[in-house]
Amino acid sequence: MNGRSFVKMHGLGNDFVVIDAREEAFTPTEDQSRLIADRRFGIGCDQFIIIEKSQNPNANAFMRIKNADGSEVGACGNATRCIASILMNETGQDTVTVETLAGFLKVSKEENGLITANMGPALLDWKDIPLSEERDTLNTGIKLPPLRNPVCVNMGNPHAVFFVEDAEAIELEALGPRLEHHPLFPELANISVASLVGDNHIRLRVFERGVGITSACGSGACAAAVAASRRGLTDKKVQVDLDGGPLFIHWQEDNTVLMTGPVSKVFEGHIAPELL
Ligand SMILES: N[C@H](CCC[C@H](N)C(=O)O)C(=O)O
Repeated sequence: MNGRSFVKMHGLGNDFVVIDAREEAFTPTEDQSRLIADRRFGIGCDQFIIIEKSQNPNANAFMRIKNADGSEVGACGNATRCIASILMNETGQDTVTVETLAGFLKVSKEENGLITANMGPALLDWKDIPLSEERDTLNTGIKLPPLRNPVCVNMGNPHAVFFVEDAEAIELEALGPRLEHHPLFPELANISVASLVGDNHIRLRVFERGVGITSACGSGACAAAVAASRRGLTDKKVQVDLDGGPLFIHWQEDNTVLMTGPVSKVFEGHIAPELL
């Protein structure tokens, strides 16, 4: 039976179709990625993840990340934990390195079974977000009422974090698409609304670039924790409550960001050759 096997996984409900292309190469087109991600005509996922051989001996594998709209991106925190768990099970190692377009991510298994990924450095300069003009990324100055003046952070992908009184009260479905395509974001952006719910504890909702609202966004949680600390709202260790559950973030002194959270495997399947 040709076609390809896949694994369906998620991190706090941010879900993935994962295929292993290390032995038999496969680089999906944008159209193929969109079809696989389609929840009616395909399998359905937020991101389509392809595991490939890394050219670097220091990495266990390369992780290619395709959003539901077919766009290829540099970072996906929840998928990083999922792929790392596959590699840990294969190798018996408790620490592995996942290569992405944005860099090499070291990932470790905790005693409690949660997975911690070092998502790399938080990039804070306007040119690294990137923004289309020079702005103070701590108060970027974008206004789309009731949202205003986000903190922008790049975690291997661009994020704009708006702090609000009550994140649940924001019409993110309506505001997300407009802000995702704001002219200040030449590479578009992931749009988050965050509110402080306790000491070093924030609530976060994310409209993901190339997807829409997801149950969780790992790189978004990293960006929001960095943003909250930059704004003086929290320390550098932050619990981030997403729709699907909590992630635990630590913005380290070396400017890299640790993200700790769960991994779930749901089922295995076979993609019909007509979809490939
Ligand atoms: N939509 C994101 C990629 C996936 C991020 C998210 N699923 C995560 O866990 O970090 C982007 O276009 O930058």
